Amino acid sequence: MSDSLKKTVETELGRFNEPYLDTDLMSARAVRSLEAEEGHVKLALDLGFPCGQYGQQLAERVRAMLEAVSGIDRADVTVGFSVAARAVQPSLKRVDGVRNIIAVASAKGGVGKSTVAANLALALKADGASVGLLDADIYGPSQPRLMGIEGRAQAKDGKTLLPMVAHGLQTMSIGYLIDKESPAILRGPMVTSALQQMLFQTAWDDLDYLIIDLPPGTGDIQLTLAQKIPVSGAVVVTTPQDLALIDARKGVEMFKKVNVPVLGIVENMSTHICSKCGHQEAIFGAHGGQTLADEYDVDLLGELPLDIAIREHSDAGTPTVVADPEGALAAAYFDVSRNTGARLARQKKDYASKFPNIKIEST
Ligand SMILES: Nc1ncnc2c1ncn2[C@@H]1O[C@H](COP(=O)(O)OP(=O)(O)OP(=O)(O)O)[C@@H](O)[C@H]1O
Repeated sequence: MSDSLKKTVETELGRFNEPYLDTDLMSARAVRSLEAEEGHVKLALDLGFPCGQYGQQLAERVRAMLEAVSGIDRADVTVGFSVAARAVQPSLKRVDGVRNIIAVASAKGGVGKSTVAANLALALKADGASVGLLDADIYGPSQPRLMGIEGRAQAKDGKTLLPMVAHGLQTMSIGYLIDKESPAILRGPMVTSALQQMLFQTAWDDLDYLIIDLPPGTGDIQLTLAQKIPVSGAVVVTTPQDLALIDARKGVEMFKKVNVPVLGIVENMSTHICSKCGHQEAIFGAHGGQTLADEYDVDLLGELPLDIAIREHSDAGTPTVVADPEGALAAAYFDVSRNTGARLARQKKDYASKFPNIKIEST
């Protein structure tokens, strides 16, 4: 191994900023292995978050960068990822079969939290992760409709629930368990215990991420859930209107209070896209999500337009990431999912948990 060539490669990687991790590849500790001999470099990168097709683009960019350096004739670059379990609130029991729980919250209803949760889960899955989705919106479960699932969840041995699989996601919802009319009669403590049962008694199978679609609001129920669910990070969904932003502040503060790291904010319905002419307009004002993110020193994970196609895809039971995976709207969701995965990858590891799954590499 040529030490000076290896040093040259490391210097170059130290100058290469990876946009999702928001740092250079050396600081991100993204090098899994590096060999450098007589002008030939063999480099394997591990991003720590599901990267899908983006991994191939990144491999290509790094290869081109290295091959432009004098003394390097050929660079073989592979990009893969592994998802490690991240720390949860101290003293909480982890959920079997789940490496990381990400809670998706909003301080008020109707801002598009469930739609974001579904597309976030599907984008992580499409990028190569093993993903589950738990609909914790006990009063108004929307995931069965979004996922296009009808019917009841089955029990395996009289007490363990089998997740219902939709679009490759393992999903569970109160909507699979009781009649549509029943949720409204559940009181606070019953909501918490119903959710804990769904969380702990579902047979989740080796998930990198379990996305939890929390009930909207920042009241007692949400606070209790934030204290009792072993969460590695939270995502707060908001719309740009002032009122929603004031509410969103409460959402961020709630997670801070219970020591759950806020991975960032998703601004939904940022701009309106006209279905006739495609014109894009910031009807609710611009940059609200960024202002909020700056104020709390968290990241803006992405901005999603108000587009009729998103509602139509959801109503048809095939969220946008599945209905039109190559489209511009799906690209916006992939940005959210990669930013979310990358922010989570920067959180403290849980060394007590079992070793991460290393995924097949893309070249
Ligand atoms: N970016 C978007 N563009 C167009 N329609 C959207 C968008 N996001 C969500 N919607 C639509 O807005 C409605 C509300 O979305 P959703 O159910 O996801 O909100 P929510 O915040 O989870 O609501 P709640 O928690 O009160 O059930 C749905 O009809 C959904 O299809």
